[in-house]
Parts: sequence; C-alpha cells; structure tokens
Amino acid sequence: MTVYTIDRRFKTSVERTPRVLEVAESFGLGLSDKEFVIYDNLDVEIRQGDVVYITGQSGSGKSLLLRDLKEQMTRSGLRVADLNEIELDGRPVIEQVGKNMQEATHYLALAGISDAWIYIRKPSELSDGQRYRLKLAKVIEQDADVWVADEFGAVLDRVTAKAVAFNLQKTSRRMGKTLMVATTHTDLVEELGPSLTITKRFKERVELEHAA
Ligand SMILES: Nc1ncnc2c1ncn2[C@@H]1O[C@H](COP(=O)(O)OP(=O)(O)OP(=O)(O)O)[C@@H](O)[C@H]1O
Repeated sequence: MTVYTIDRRFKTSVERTPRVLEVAESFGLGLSDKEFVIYDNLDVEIRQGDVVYITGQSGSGKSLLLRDLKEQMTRSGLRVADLNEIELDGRPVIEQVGKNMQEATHYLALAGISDAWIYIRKPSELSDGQRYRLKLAKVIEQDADVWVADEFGAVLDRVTAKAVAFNLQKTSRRMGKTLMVATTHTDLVEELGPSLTITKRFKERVELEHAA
C-alpha cells in the first residue's frame, strides 16, 4: 500500500476593476488576499488493484486530486494511462485498437462497443459517448499500472455509464490495474464496488471510505 499526501491551497487575489469594486461594496465582500485550502495534507492510501471512486460537487476539487495522485504515482515509477490524454486518428474504429482483429474486437467489447456498424466508422462520425468508449478501449489496451478517467462517463447516458463502469472495474480487477475515476455522479457505487470512495466537499472537507 502507498500513502499519497495531497496538499493544495491557492492564494486568491482579486483584480480590482470598477465592477468588481461595485460588487464588493454592494455585497460587503472583503478583497484582501486570502488563502483557500482545498486539501490540507490529506493522506490517501491506495493499493495496486484498488478501484478509487472520487465524487463531489462541481468545483469541489476532484480534478485536482486526480491530477495530484496521477503525478505522484508517475513520479514513483507507475505507468499511468489517462483517458483524457488519448488521441484518436482518422482511421476506422476497428483499426484504432489492438494488434489484430481479435484483439481489436476484444478491447472494444470490454469498453462496450460490439457493433459492426461502429467498427467501420471513423471517430469523427461517432457520438461523444461512442468516442468515449473507444478511448476507454485504448486505455485498457495500454500496458499501464493505473487507469485514470476524469469526468468519468459524463457523456454517457446513465444506463450505459453503469454498464461501462461495471465492465471496467471487472476488467481492471482481473488485470490487477488500479482504476481511479472522478465524477459528480454518485450513482455508480454498486457498479464500481469501490475499494476507496472519496467524497469531496467544499473547502478542505473530504470523506474517505475504505471498503470493509
Ligand atoms: N490555478 C488555480 N488557481 C486558483 N484556484 C484554482 C486553480 N485551479 C483550481 N482552482 C480551484 O480549485 C477548486 C477545485 O477545482 P477542480 O477542477 O479540482 O474541481 P472539480 O471538483 O474537478 O470540478 P468539476 O466537477 O467542475 O470539474 C475550484 O474551486 C477551482 O476554482
């Protein structure tokens, strides 16, 4: 098990434009520089093969946490595959993943694509949700230790998001990969069966729940 310590704080300094000054005066806001803390030396314990589910409201600090964990993991020598960094080229879907046809259909199926009509399309001809699943197939294909997805399933309808979440955690657990996803949606607990759930609230408030 590795303990990652997350410390994130920002200094705010407001640009004093005429309108800002008017807002400050009307609402009684102080404009002196302040520090706001998002993570106050938070210890996060993660084991290889864990499924980590990060949730919380928009702006609470999910992306920052994911980014810091990713950075620290990379620095410690782990290979991290980030869904948001996957690039697609102009070739048909079936050419984009795997060394051969069998591998291609295997990885695509794991990501929830098993439709011949989608196989032969170019990424530019797919819906956002279909493109998202193609990127997921490319993440699974990579020989990484850790799979990371921010805004997990945001472009998918909830039924598809749940199916993708269920299959992804099954695959990551079978392959011994660490899976870390962040999303405002809190409806994937059952499908992900997380080893660790991190619920980020505003300011530095955060709840960590390890599976029994
Ligand atoms: N460089 C920065 N300077 C000042 N504040 C920042 C900076 N980067 C992020 N923040 C603040 O940190 C907070 C957390 O940002 P973060 O992107 O992690 O939120 P999030 O939970 O992922 O939100 P969303 O669900 O909307 O993507 C936000 O309130 C944001 O304004």
